[in-house]
Amino acid sequence: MNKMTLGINIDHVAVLREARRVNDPDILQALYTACENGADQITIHLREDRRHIQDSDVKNILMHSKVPVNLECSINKEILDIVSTMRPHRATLVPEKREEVTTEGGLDVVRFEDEIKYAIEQLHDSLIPVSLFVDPTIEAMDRSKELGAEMVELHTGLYSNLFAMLHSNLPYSNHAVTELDLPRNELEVRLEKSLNEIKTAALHAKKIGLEVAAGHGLNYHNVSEIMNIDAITELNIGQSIIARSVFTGLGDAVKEMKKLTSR
Ligand SMILES: CC(=O)[C@@H](O)[C@H](O)COP(=O)(O)O
Ligand SMILES: NCC(=O)COP(=O)(O)O
Repeated sequence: MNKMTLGINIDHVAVLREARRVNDPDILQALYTACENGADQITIHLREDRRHIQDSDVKNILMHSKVPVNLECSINKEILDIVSTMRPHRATLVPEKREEVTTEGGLDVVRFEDEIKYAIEQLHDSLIPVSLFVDPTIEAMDRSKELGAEMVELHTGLYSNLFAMLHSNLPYSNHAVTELDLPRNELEVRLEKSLNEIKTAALHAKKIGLEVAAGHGLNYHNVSEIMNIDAITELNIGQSIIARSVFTGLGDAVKEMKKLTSR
C-alpha cells in the first residue's frame, strides 16, 4: 500500500477563538501539538469572510510549522493575491459561498474553467503547486488535469453524511441531513455508490498523473473505508479531531487518528 499523509485542519480551533473574539485557544499551540503528535501536514482555509483563519494566522503558521502547510482558498482575486504573496507549500482551490456553514460540493471545473485556469497560472507563477477540491467524478479528474493542477482533493462530504445518517445518531439530532432522510436500505445503496465513486475517481486521477487527496467530514468511524483506497495518499481531517480534543486533548485526538490512517 502507498504511504498516507495525514493533514490536520486546525481551522476549527480558530472557529472557537473567533466565536469569542479573543486570543484563546492559541492557534500556534494547536500547530505545535498537532505536529508533535503525528500531523504530516497542516491544512488551513483562509475564507473570504475570515470567519476563522485570519491573514496573520497564515503568516504565523507558515513561519512556525515544521511540516508543509496546505492553504485552502477560493478563486477570488483578492484572496489569490494574498495567497500568492504568502507562498504556502501548496494551495487547494475550493468553492466558497458566504452563507454556507461549511464547503458544499466541489469546485465547478466546467462553469469556472477560465477563472480556475487563471488562478492556477497565478499560483504557479509564484511557484505554488495547486490542488483542486472537487467532487469524485471522472469529468472533474480529467478537467483538473487539463487545467494544470498537480493534485485533486476528493470531496468526501456526501460519503460522510450518508455514513453518519446510517451509523450514528445524526438522524435523531437537530442537524439530521434532511435530503438524506431515507429508508436504511436506500441509504446503504447510496453509501456504497458514493464509496465506489470515490474509488473510481481516485484510480482514474492516479492513472492520468494526479496526486490524490480526500477530505471533508472524515472521522474516527468512517475513515477506514477510505484508507482501503490505495490511490488516495493524503487525507485532510479537522472537525472530528478538534471535536474529540475537547474530551481527550488535541495530542491524543491526533495520535488516535494517526493510528487509524497509518500505512
Ligand atoms: C474545503 C474544506 O473541506 C475545508 O475548508 C474544511 O471543511 C474546513 O473549512 P470550513 O469549516 O470553513 O468549511
Ligand atoms: N479539505 C477538508 C479539510 O480540510 C477538513 O475537513 P473537515 O474534517 O474539517 O470536515
